[in-house]
Amino acid sequence: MPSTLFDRLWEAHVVAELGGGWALLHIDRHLLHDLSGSGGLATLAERGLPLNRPDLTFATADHAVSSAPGRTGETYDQGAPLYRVLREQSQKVGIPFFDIGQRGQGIVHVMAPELGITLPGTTLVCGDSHTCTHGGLGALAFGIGSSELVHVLATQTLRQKKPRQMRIVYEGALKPGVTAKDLALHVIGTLGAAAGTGHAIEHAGPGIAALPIEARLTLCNMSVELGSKIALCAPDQATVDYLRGKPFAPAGADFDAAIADWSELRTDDGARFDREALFNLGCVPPTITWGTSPEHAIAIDGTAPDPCAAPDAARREAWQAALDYMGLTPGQKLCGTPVDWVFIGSCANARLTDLRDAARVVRGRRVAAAVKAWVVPGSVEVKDAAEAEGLDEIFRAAGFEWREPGCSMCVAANGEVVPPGRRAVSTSNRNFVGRQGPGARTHLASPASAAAAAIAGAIADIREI
Ligand SMILES: CC(C)[C@H](C(=O)O)[C@@H](O)C(=O)O
Ligand code: SF4
Repeated sequence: MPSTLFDRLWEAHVVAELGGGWALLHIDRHLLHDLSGSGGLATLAERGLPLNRPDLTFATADHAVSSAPGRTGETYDQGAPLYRVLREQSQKVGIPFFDIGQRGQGIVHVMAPELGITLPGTTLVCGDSHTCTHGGLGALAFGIGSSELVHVLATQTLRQKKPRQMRIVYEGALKPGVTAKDLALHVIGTLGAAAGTGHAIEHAGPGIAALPIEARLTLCNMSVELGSKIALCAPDQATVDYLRGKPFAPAGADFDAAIADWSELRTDDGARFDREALFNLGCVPPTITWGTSPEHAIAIDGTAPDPCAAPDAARREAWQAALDYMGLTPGQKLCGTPVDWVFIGSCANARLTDLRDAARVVRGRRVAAAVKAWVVPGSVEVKDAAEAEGLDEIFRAAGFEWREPGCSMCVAANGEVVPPGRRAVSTSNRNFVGRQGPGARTHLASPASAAAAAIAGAIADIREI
């Protein structure tokens, strides 16, 4: 019977079939961050359990550390205990801890791919819902809860139920200036935030093959906002080129052997999916959210919807509540709406190509007087690489703050918030009520659109600036 890429990855990791669709899986890589990993390591220590595979476990602090220039792991006092536990327990159990200021520190979903910790064909977990990001390199990666996390630390295995499968096929090519973030928002806006619930999604087709790896990581990152814990892109030559020479990737003859293995990681012709969807990349406009769910996404030159036109009563109510929270009226044009904050960062869009996209728009221009604008690189690697090509200077000269790597204002778990009632254009992945701080109003968009908003002082169409 023809197999899917997902079937292949799943079957290669089954330690035992448990019946009823459940299996015990081997876990090849485990990432720990300060919010969820610290608690897991502390529980392990309290229970006197040894860490099963320190060589497959990696830790860094990202959520609850300050992003202020000159910060230490303890600058944000409420996050300091989490940072200390993660650092001390990591040292005790003998796992790499990528400390503040060191190469490797950064948002787990940014640093692991760029170090080659994430590899095609591996299973990778983290106590974090955006772990689906790593599927962009062909890893079977998903977020886990706190008791699952302790189970992985103690056994290097996990009991999981095999999900249903969905394939989204992409044809054509993105128009100039339109990015993977616009695509992800467009897909979520079209299919709805629950379209992938209970499914592993394979992003496939010629459109994906033409997307660079960082764009695939962005698309897979946003897949959890479609309801799916797992997203995948089949590895190809771009994946090989991206991983070659990465510090944790295999080297020499091992790398050649790995390439041969990775070439088997494909969906067969005729393989069956429970759900399929098709998108033409050429039809994707620059896209932005107007409301409080990533599915509240529209073309940037569009207007906020009228709840009277909602397809059902539940959505009528949700749209009205979202408009009220966002301070928008039905039919209001988004372009031209004044913004107070611009945040360029997060595991969706804080990689080097994202910063380049934003810098291209910013170069030689000034941030509008009323706007506070931040760039928070996703990792030390990204920050160093961006500085080496002078991107920090472009941002600083325009009036942006150039900050230290971490999650920062994406989730505001480090005290960095958009003030109540203020409007932000953000390159992050969630616009939930209060996500960037109590009362904060978030519009999700691409790095180029966020940069354009900072310059214009209002939501702006990058095709027109
Ligand atoms: C805090 C963490 C566990 C959480 C997640 O699971 O995704 C966060 O990263 C987020 O983006 O909301
Ligand atoms: S950057 Fe945002 S979405 Fe990504 S892991 Fe951090 S808090 Fe979660």
